[in-house]
Amino acid sequence: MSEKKESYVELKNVNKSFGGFEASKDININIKKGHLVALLGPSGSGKTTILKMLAGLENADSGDIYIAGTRVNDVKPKDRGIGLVFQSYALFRYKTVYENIAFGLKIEKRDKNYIKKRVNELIELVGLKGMEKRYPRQLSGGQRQRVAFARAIATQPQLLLLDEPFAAIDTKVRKELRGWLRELINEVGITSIVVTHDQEEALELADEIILTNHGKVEQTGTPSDIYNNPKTPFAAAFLGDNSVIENISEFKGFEGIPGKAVIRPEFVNVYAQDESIEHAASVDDAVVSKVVFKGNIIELKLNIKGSEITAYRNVGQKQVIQGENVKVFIRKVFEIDDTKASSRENSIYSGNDSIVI
Ligand SMILES: Nc1ncnc2c1ncn2[C@@H]1O[C@H](COP(=O)(O)OP(=O)(O)OP(=O)(O)O)[C@@H](O)[C@H]1O
Repeated sequence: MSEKKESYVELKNVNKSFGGFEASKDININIKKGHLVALLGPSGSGKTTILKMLAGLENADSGDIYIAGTRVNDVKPKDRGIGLVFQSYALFRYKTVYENIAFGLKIEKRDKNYIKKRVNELIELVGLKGMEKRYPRQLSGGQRQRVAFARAIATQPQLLLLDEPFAAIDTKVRKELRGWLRELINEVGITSIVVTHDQEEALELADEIILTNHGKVEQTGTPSDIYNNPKTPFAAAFLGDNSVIENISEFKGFEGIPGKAVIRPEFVNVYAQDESIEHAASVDDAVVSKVVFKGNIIELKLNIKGSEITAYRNVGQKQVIQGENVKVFIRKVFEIDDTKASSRENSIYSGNDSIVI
């Protein structure tokens, strides 16, 4: 089937329950060869269960799992050609960096020269030259994850599964490692699936995001697709730094829209009283209830028509203070009902640009 050829990893109508609890509900996933895919979702949404079924550490109750065109439901974990990286390093404590990376190759009974060549190649690849003889306790968290990565790909698996690989690492190093991993996966060209609950990580790292919620796949797409065109209320509210507004029809430019809407800070312009306003016909009055300095941005909480929304001002802009009256222009919202989300532009702004003063 041509469909199978296109997708390198495929889950078809996969279900999994633990006791009476449905951890995976009718999961359908297609992943292309060489892609880096993020399974993103809140805690308990079923990401790890999907990963474990792919690895063969859990069995699906029903449905089919294919890797590289082969149905693997009944294939043993060790025969699935999978490399695994977990958050907690899971390195062998009493083995050196060299021995950790060589482990899988020894199990495969590769000859000594090959092992030496391959391990040295990998040590070079992950930037740990000179650290071959160190033990895990003599490495930083980031270095340990580099070893874990090298060990996982040593036997040239066809699929790499990473479960929250950076969760135990502090923010700054985590960002560096993310860029490093992205480049390395490009270089090695291995199809990879990373589980994360961190949207920034998924947006930055992945070719494609699979968003999970309550055991289901909520939406799949490229990071920009998922972020800019959320199709469900959950997707609209999960991504970005959102505020949910109950009474959007009371806002200028959104009159007549029934129900709720999601507003992101980047959709909101905030004007101090003495600043010139670009879209004067579309502004609402608001009061600043909180000002948070975030270094590169100032985050504001605004009270507006009985709701609280989050907005940003640039550090270079005139400071606004708590209690100050401001004007707010909302460029766009995600209109949501019980089943779907859709993007809605401010009607005054989009309908008549000549209103701009
Ligand atoms: N072996 C198990 N026995 C019983 N329940 C389980 C088992 N494994 C997972 N679950 C349940 O299935 C649900 C999904 O778990 P899963 O680990 O897949 O979620 P997750 O999205 O990866 O969450 P997290 O981000 O917290 O790791 C959870 O409610 C969890 O408690």
